[in-house]
Amino acid sequence: MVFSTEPVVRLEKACIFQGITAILQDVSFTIDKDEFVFLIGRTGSGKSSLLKTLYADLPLQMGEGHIAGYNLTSIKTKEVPYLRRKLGIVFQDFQLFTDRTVAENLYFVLRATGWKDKSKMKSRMVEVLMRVGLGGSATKMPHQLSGGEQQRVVIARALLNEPSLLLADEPTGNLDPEVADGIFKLFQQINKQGTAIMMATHNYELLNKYPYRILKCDAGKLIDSQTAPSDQPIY
Ligand SMILES: Nc1ncnc2c1ncn2[C@@H]1O[C@H](COP(=O)(O)OP(=O)(O)OP(=O)(O)O)[C@@H](O)[C@H]1O
Repeated sequence: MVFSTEPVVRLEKACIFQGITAILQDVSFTIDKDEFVFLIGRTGSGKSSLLKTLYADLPLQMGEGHIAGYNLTSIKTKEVPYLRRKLGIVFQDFQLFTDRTVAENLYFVLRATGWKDKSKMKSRMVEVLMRVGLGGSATKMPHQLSGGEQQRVVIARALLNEPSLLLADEPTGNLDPEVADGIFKLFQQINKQGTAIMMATHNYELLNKYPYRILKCDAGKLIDSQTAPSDQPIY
């Protein structure tokens, strides 16, 4: 068997645009398959724009970008759903269907991503809920769950298709510190099981507590803690 050592993300001299406005310029970095990376920067500095470019919601107009085996400069619209299947995407606001049970929320994604076999769908649904610590919640409606539990369902949904990378935009932003810590530990556990994670956050406590690599959007550039001068703290 051949194991690929190709990074899961590789950007080279990329320019991140919102329309015709360049938000970040000359962005080059890679993320390896087992990495955990924080993405930081002031409000409006470009974190979400960078993440959107990675999941092909914004086009990559300049430079090179490869993610989970797809080339972001040449990806076709019809290929974007396939790219997104290889990425798990987790936002701050939970975006669950509020009128469907947890199980139905997960089945919806399974059906939309091509699953057909009902017994395989059921076991996958149970498996991801167990993984996020919500084995007993399949029949609950989202409003019967706490904020932290709803975020766990969103993470379970992101894991359905065994993504090689999880992109998370402020996933703990709306949660109490204790609940946020539990969610963060879940991300760590998922990372240890072999999924790369890129997490945008404003939570400096997390950065102090967990010394992962940091990418920082700053004045139109992306600074990498791995290559930044050690005498200049990144935050
Ligand atoms: N849909 C859009 N159309 C035009 N400009 C936008 C759009 N979304 C964001 N921008 C602009 O792009 C810049 C970067 O915004 P972005 O949302 O990427 O920042 P951010 O670092 O994620 O901020 P926050 O921490 O507040 O989420 C900002 O100047 C913003 O005004």
